[in-house]
Amino acid sequence: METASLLKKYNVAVPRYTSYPTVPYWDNENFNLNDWKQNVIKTYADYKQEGISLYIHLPFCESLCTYCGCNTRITKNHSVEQPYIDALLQEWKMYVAILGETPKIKELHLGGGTPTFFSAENLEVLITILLQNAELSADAELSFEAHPANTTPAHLKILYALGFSRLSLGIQDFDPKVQFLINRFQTPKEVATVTSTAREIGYTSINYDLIYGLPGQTLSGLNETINESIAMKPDRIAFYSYAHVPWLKPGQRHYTEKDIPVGDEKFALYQLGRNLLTEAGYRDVGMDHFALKTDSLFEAINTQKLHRNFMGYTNQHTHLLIGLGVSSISDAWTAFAQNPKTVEAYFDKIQQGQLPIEKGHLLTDEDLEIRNHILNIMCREKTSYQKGIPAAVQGRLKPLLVDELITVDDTEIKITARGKSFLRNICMAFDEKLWLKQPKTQLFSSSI
Ligand SMILES: C=Cc1c2[nH]c(c1C)Cc1[nH]c(c(CCC(=O)O)c1C)Cc1[nH]c(c(C)c1CCC(=O)O)Cc1[nH]c(c(C)c1C=C)C2
Ligand SMILES: C[C@H]1O[C@@H](n2cnc3c(N)ncnc32)[C@H](O)[C@@H]1O
Ligand code: MET
Ligand code: SF4
Repeated sequence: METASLLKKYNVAVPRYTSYPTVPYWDNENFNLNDWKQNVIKTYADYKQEGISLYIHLPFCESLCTYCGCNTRITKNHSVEQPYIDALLQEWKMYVAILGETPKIKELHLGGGTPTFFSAENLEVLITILLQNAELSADAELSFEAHPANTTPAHLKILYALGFSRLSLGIQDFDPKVQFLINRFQTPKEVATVTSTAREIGYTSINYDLIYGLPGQTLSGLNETINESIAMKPDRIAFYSYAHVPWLKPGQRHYTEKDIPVGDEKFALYQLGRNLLTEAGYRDVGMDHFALKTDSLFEAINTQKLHRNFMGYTNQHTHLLIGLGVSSISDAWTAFAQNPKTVEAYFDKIQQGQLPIEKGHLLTDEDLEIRNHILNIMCREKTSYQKGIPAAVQGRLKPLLVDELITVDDTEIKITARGKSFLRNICMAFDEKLWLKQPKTQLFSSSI
């Protein structure tokens, strides 16, 4: 089949599979706080030697980038920093009490919103107090997301002194026309300055986030954005497909759908980016991510250590991931839990001295098996069934096989080079819950 018709066929609403089951399919009714605590305790005990991962959500941003799909709170009032840090520290204390000891941290990520909205001093207080109730494992990886326009040398220095060695800069696009449409501004010069300062201080891995499919994006504009990005030699580049979900993110109604490249046009942007990145020595790692051969994510492919969680791809797999802060998702391997989505609801629960959990899901044995297949597809480009592929899965794989996105033998499914661009669609073949109950309204962004 021609690329154009493949695109039409596979450009449907599909989850991003940062979890299985995906959030809209969680069985919240059969989930409660006590079960959640028990699952955390058990997974912690079962995998104590590997340590835990921590994700901290810092939701504030000074202005809204209209395309943004993240959980944010827009304000220019920095007095919000202190109470939010207090709440995070109380939440952490509750988890430490549940674990019954100070855990070993293998991975710590500050996401957002904009972590660099907070002053360097406040971030120092947060991390210092948090680490009084934790031990950093010798090979711990500490990372944060940063906005090039407000990341100061003080942020970089203080976080480095606390153990941070990786940062991820949001760029999205350098084209002034696109930046105007998405209300997000930063120049290549600002990015170059933050990058070189970080390198001088000692940061060993710098990631840039770019997006294709943004309103007003053209092939020539994207060509320039990518070339300007590559020139600064980031270790990793996340090249995301723009997720258009205006029913969830009304900010996306600030531009009209006529401005958004879709279908063939969007795929051409993806192919251009992919080619430029590959020519510059970046190798694709799973979905959306590219890394230089010197980066640990690249190494993780060869050593089969690549893993995917709510934060994206990582080589630091722990079975327990605790997410602190508004909207954060925690993963105890056998259960998921999500915090409330507004700062107010989150504060309410913390003030009541309760773990701020709003919903969750306990994984069944079937969920766990499917989750493994989806992780294999996302991270290893293949998966296998010891006792043969179930008939239902075989049926759903057939069209993918005909379109040469996969190869299949008795027990194993492998992704072809062509299939790499359709990983989300391939995962869907394993997603029993989605097939059992097709959504009545659109829940997910389109796959391309
Ligand atoms: C730093 C910002 C984050 C981005 N994604 C996440 C964070 C913390 C984590 C995340 N993304 C989604 C979920 C829901 C769980 C799931 O579906 O498996 C979580 C916890 C999914 C999602 N992400 C985006 C949208 C529109 C959705 C809903 C489902 C879908 O339509 O696909 C947008 C989006 N947010 C981020 C990225 C990179 C991204 C799209 C490329 C950042
Ligand atoms: C954390 C990263 O998530 C990406 N990001 C945020 N919102 C969206 C969206 N709607 N579609 C695609 N990517 C998005 C940006 O690249 C940001 O830097
Ligand atoms: N808020 C930062 C930025 O946009 C970090 C990535 S988006 C969560 O640059
Ligand atoms: S892209 Fe980053 S800075 Fe912009 S609104 Fe989203 S989280 Fe905030």
